[in-house]
Amino acid sequence: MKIRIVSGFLGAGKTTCICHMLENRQGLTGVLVNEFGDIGIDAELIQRGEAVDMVELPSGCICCTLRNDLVKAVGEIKKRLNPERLIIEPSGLAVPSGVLEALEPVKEKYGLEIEAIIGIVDADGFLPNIESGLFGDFYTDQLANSDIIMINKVDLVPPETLQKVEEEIRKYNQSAIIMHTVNCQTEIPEMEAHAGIDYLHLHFDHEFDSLAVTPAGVYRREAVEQILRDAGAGKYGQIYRAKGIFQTAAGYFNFDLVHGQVNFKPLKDGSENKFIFIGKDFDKKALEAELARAKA
Ligand SMILES: Nc1nc2c(ncn2[C@@H]2O[C@H](COP(=O)(O)OP(=O)(O)OP(=O)(O)O)[C@@H](O)[C@H]2O)c(=O)[nH]1
Repeated sequence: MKIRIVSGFLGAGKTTCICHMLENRQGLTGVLVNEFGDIGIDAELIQRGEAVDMVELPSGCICCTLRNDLVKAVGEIKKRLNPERLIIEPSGLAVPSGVLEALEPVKEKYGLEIEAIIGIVDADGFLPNIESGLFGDFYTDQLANSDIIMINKVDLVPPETLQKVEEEIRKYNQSAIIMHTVNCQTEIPEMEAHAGIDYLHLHFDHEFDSLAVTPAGVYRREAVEQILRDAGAGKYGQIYRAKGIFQTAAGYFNFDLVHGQVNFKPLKDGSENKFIFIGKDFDKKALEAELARAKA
């Protein structure tokens, strides 16, 4: 079973990349999706289609607290589908070295062949995030251990920024293939084998906090949009990422907040409302109260 790990910071485009890979898949494919927040959203957004098996691991990181669950889930997919390739999406706060370390003891048992680590970088958020110093260790591990680095969202930045992003990336990894993408639209080349992991043993304390709620009800889209814009502008404290699914009178929508950018996409259907906010020291009570007021 070939393993592809799709890493990248919160909101960089991992789920977008996996959707694209699945559209172009060859053969049986397994997908393992890990989320930091307590409710799963990505799995609902990834269209499975035929010959795809999926396991979802919310509420933690497979690089540390969920290592045993990761191994169990890989075993489950192997038994159920035995796919040619398994795509693993660790949470945006996970480090690939921890994921590989967790898989090491079962590599032979499950016949795992680490094919490639793909690191996705948000061209728009990367430099401000690096400069903030808050996320340095995640980036160091994600970049240093990637075979392919996709600089995604190039539509959002001018060429000078793109060049600076690439120069910064090269400080951490001189050999990775670097690609520039919009919506992760690219062909991933067949890789012989992952170049070898650099266990950096950095200190990841995951001192991030999340609010994950599934309230019943129908929402006003403009009111939810205002909450997200306010959240992006710092009204509730430090919020780095928000995403979710909610029902309006016009149907279900998926929303994303990444680095101040708010996106909405209509969905064909949805099961329940899901809101996730990830940050540090933010005012969850105020957010929940505002969400309650956003109902129709
Ligand atoms: N403008 C622009 N938006 C993009 C691009 N790629 C992805 N997005 C949007 O960025 C948002 C986040 O993308 P995801 O694929 O959910 O990111 P992710 O890395 O899976 O997010 P987490 O799992 O929360 O860490 C979505 O609204 C995407 O539609 C791009 O190239 N350009």
